[in-house]
Amino acid sequence: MRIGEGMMMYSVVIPAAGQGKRMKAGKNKQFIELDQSPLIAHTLKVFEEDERCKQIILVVNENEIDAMQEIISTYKIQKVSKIALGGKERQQSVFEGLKQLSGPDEIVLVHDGARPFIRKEIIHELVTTTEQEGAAIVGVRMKDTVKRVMNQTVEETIDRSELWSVQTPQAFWRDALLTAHKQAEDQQFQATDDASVMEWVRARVVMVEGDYSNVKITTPEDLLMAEAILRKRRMEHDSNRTRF
Ligand SMILES: Nc1ccn([C@@H]2O[C@H](COP(=O)(O)OP(=O)(O)OP(=O)(O)O)[C@@H](O)[C@H]2O)c(=O)n1
Ligand SMILES: C[C@](O)(CO)[C@H](O)COP(=O)(O)O
Repeated sequence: MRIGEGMMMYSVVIPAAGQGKRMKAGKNKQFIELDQSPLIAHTLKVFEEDERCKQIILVVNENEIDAMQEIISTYKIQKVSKIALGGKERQQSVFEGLKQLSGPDEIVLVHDGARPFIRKEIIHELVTTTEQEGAAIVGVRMKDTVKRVMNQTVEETIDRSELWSVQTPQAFWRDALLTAHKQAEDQQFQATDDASVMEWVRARVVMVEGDYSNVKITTPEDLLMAEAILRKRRMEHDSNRTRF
């Protein structure tokens, strides 16, 4: 399905059914407020406002359905077409979300609810790359030296010129991703991202260079980073408005 100038549209599965244990907030971090709005509302808003996004499949904890519905209503997120129930691991949650999609094959993005700062330009580059190459993920080059450590002893320094810190969205053709997830479930293959599931079935996955602001809100320090990113983006927005 395309819109103006032939731009391919996409569906997005947003896993938000984790526990947020590393945040140590005593609740799912999706409900932590950033600039007076819940984290998940920031992420949903990005896709709600993207004209190329056809629909959002939100994956939630069963005991948080009402809370999530309230956020969807409060922030007028009209593109949430389905709510799926998450599983014990992220991979299972994503699979449950994918199962809600049907119809002709399409491009599907999987994007962490905990990554509120993804930029629309990167999303569009992922969609275009997937249309051409089959699968695309976003990442950034490693900034630190990386070493393999065992029993607190350095075993090896890894050449970081070939290493990337991988983020989301991760973009695929839906049928290929669903098939790979089904095989992974049948053979109990577990991975921490969807690209790994596709790599496991020997699919080619292309890396798109993103930016360092697309952080995953995971530990308390990330909230400080988030406030700084929000402040910077507000300043960018204000200066753009005054310029024209
Ligand atoms: N069983 C799970 C685990 C994670 N997620 C989602 O996957 C994204 C990335 O996971 P992570 O950052 O690890 O979130 P949590 O699992 O909540 O964090 P923690 O590991 O600290 O509990 C988050 O949006 C999270 O809500 C999910 O939908 N279902
Ligand atoms: C998918 C992901 O965000 C890519 O970096 C990451 O693997 C999620 O890991 P988590 O432990 O589930 O947060």
